[in-house]
Amino acid sequence: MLEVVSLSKRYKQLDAVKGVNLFLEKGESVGLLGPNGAGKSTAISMISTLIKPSEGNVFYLGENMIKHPKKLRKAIGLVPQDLALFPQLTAVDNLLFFGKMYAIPSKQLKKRVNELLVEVGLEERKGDKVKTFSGGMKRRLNIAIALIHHPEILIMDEPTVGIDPQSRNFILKMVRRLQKEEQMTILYTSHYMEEVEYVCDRIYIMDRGSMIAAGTKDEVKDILRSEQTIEIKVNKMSQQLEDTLRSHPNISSVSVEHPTYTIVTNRDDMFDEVIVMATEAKVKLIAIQAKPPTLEDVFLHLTGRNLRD
Ligand SMILES: Nc1ncnc2c1ncn2[C@@H]1O[C@H](COP(=O)(O)OP(=O)(O)OP(=O)(O)O)[C@@H](O)[C@H]1O
Repeated sequence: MLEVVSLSKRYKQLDAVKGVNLFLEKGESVGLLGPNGAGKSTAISMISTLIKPSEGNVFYLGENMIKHPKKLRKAIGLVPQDLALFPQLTAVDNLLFFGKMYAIPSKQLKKRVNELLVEVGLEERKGDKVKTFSGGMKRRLNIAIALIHHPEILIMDEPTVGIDPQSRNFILKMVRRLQKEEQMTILYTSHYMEEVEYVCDRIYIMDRGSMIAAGTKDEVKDILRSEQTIEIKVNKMSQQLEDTLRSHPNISSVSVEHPTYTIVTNRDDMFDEVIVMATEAKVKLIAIQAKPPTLEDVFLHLTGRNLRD
């Protein structure tokens, strides 16, 4: 439905986005994951036709949207990172204002405003001025505004940054519901691994302007198939056990956090050896388990850096 081809943006000496390719199929929820400064906001600003790319194209239903952006603008609801609200107006008046910008007929608009206030959990505060709202409430209102014109595609730029956990959970559940029950197409950017794992079916990972991985959640995790993480919980910490683990040729990393050793190994039959090592070090094993890789592990593996660096 939406296809982004070789999209690039250059700011003077800086390549903020470098030849990014991405597609969205109708009704799917896609995550764009990357640390601060990776180029996510720049990429989605180009996709939303807010800024012009230096190179590349955006196709919507097969038509070039860089040349003819109108159609795509109508199809997209964008939740920007910076809030775009009138603090002196009430929640209802903010929604009415943005609805009128889309020339939605008055009766229809009123109905839509009420629906959306329920959707984002702000019905009880609808008559209050936005300046009295918490960060999370403002963010939810911003999402309602993005949805006012029944967009086909909802693009969200880190919608949970800096808000309370309750609003965060509310937003995550709402996004999932919009996709599952209303077949809305979603592009969700975040630097929180667990959010993207929860909200999205398919994932792109960006770093320093480039796309470094893409695929379904499982495909992305498969990047790590040759490695596995094992957690070893013990009755007491032992320098001998730690030294033996560290010097093992098939163990690439050992981290120690009382009462657990966490190792990364390229072998899938390490349990027996770990038991022998523990016995020799006179350590009792309380538990030993292999941990499935997380997207955080994938990012670390691909870039050598933690996602929230
Ligand atoms: N208008 C601009 N002029 C110059 N440089 C810019 C501009 N906008 C973004 N950049 C730079 O482009 C790079 C990518 O920024 P961008 O905001 O797209 O990253 P991001 O992944 O969205 O990160 P964040 O999560 O911090 O928003 C950064 O180095 C940023 O400083």
